[in-house]
Amino acid sequence: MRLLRKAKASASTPRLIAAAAREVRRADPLGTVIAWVYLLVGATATLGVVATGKLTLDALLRPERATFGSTLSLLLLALTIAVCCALGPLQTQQDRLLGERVSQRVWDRLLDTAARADLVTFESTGFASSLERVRQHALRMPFTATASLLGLTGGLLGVATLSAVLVSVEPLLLPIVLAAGLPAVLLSRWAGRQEFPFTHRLTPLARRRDYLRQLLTERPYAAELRAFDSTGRLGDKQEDLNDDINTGLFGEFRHRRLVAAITTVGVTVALGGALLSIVELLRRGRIGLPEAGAAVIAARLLVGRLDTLVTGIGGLVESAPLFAELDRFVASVPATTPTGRKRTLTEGIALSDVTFSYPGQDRPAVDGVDIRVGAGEVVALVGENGAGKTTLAKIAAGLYAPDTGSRRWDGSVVPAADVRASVTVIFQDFVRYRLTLRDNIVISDGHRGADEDHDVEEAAKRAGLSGVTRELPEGLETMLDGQLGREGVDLSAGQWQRVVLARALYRDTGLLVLDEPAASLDPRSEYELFADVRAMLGGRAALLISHRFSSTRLADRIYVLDAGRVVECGTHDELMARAGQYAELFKLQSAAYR
Ligand SMILES: Nc1ncnc2c1ncn2[C@@H]1O[C@H](COP(=O)(O)OP(=O)(O)OP(=O)(O)O)[C@@H](O)[C@H]1O
Repeated sequence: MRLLRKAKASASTPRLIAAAAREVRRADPLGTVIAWVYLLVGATATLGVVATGKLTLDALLRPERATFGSTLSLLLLALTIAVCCALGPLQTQQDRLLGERVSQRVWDRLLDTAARADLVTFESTGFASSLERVRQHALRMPFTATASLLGLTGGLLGVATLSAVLVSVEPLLLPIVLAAGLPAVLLSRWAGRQEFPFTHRLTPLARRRDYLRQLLTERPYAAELRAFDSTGRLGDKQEDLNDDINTGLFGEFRHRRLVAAITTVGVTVALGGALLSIVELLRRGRIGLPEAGAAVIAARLLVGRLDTLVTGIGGLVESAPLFAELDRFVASVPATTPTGRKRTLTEGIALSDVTFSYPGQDRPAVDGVDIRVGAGEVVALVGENGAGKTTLAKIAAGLYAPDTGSRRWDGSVVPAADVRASVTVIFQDFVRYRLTLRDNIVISDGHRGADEDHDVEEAAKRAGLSGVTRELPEGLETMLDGQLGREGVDLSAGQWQRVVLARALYRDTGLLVLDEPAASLDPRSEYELFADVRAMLGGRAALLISHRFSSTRLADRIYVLDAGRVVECGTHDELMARAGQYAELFKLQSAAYR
């Protein structure tokens, strides 16, 4: 609501026009100049139509006083009309080009801001809804704003030149014709003002509907929805949202219809008045037939230009608030993100007395935790659901900053960006990119080219992926996307897990944080992976998070987390001897296998 009030407060029409003009110019200075040239040529050609119309009538009705003969006058009239016609498609094309450039600039700023936001900011509700709103508006508004700005400028030029013509014929005609425009301008401005808040209200509904459509049409959800026979239920929800959206749209259309009706009546009355006045002036002999003809053409064209002007203003009032909203969004995150320096791990990473709470949560997710991972060590983090393991992993990886306590790398507090550059983290819900196998591996190191063949193959080998790669039709270049039909293949959950391990190993940092790295592996694969986990890691340190005690028992040290606190720490044997929470959970799990 605060954003909306701000948008309204700053939405004075001249300010909106200035903002749109600035954005268009910045997006494409040369294209803007070309568009201006077209507009000037258009205004001149329109003036030419009126002038050559009068010349033609002069030549036909009073040849003795005519400047040119009737043939030449008619040819000039045809030429000016032809120029007007030819300009239309050119202007449309230029509008589209400029609109595309403005849209690209808007998206560049939007994506850059989204990329600069740290994870806590990105996950916050305020940022997420602001991003979604700007994203929705960015789809269409840049094109509307550009076309409206050009329409407004062209309309203004046309109105100015044609007004001059009318005044030269009979000054009284101008106020009569302009009277048609004024209510139309005000109404269009009013209608435009409703548009931004209207889209604002509709966005959450459209978002929920998009999500349901995605659930009903995309492959990852197909099996479960069919197994639960839930497609009908979700389809009904989608229909309900359709109804809500339709209700909103019909309400808005009622407003628009009213505006259109009032505008039509206004234009008809004023244009009719102007034409009757011309006839009256002619009857009284104050103007001749050629002047009357020219005035009729000018009045007709002027109404057209007024319409363009009015539509332009309406479009700008509707779309230009996007730029102010985008400015606010861009300003909501720091202007630069520090680039991290990759550090080697010679001693280890230590979290001391670290506490972290998610925004709006009363209880800390991590509460006074001390953990240490020495260089080359394998350390495990175990605990029940919601104990804080993933949160701690994100702190260790530099994605969250501790609220209190410290994170030291080789004994020193280093910038979070350096920690991010020096740690590899693989999450439980890792991303399956619809890209080639190679891209799915090299994506972990955006700074290296994809041509590091040796490193990719080495990472694949260590992750036990070589057999899978050999069997794929195009090896590393195979598209991992079953949805592309014949072109792509899909992997099993366990094969994906190996791809993700290869992704982690390719990045080659001193510390790996692996959240459930074996969740989908079959028992043999899991055994092989952990029997020789140190060989797989190749000397790197690892922080393993797992609910499977078979995976963690080989760790140099095991931390047991409970409600955000470390409650036990030691080797598997030490913790079993202690007969505490670890021993209890371990026995529970082993009993299940007996
Ligand atoms: N993005 C978030 N925003 C708010 N609260 C969160 C967020 N992520 C996690 N939490 C909360 O923080 C606590 C710790 O969650 P975390 O994911 O770290 O636990 P976990 O030990 O990894 O659990 P699991 O074993 O189920 O993966 C939980 O109470 C959870 O509800």
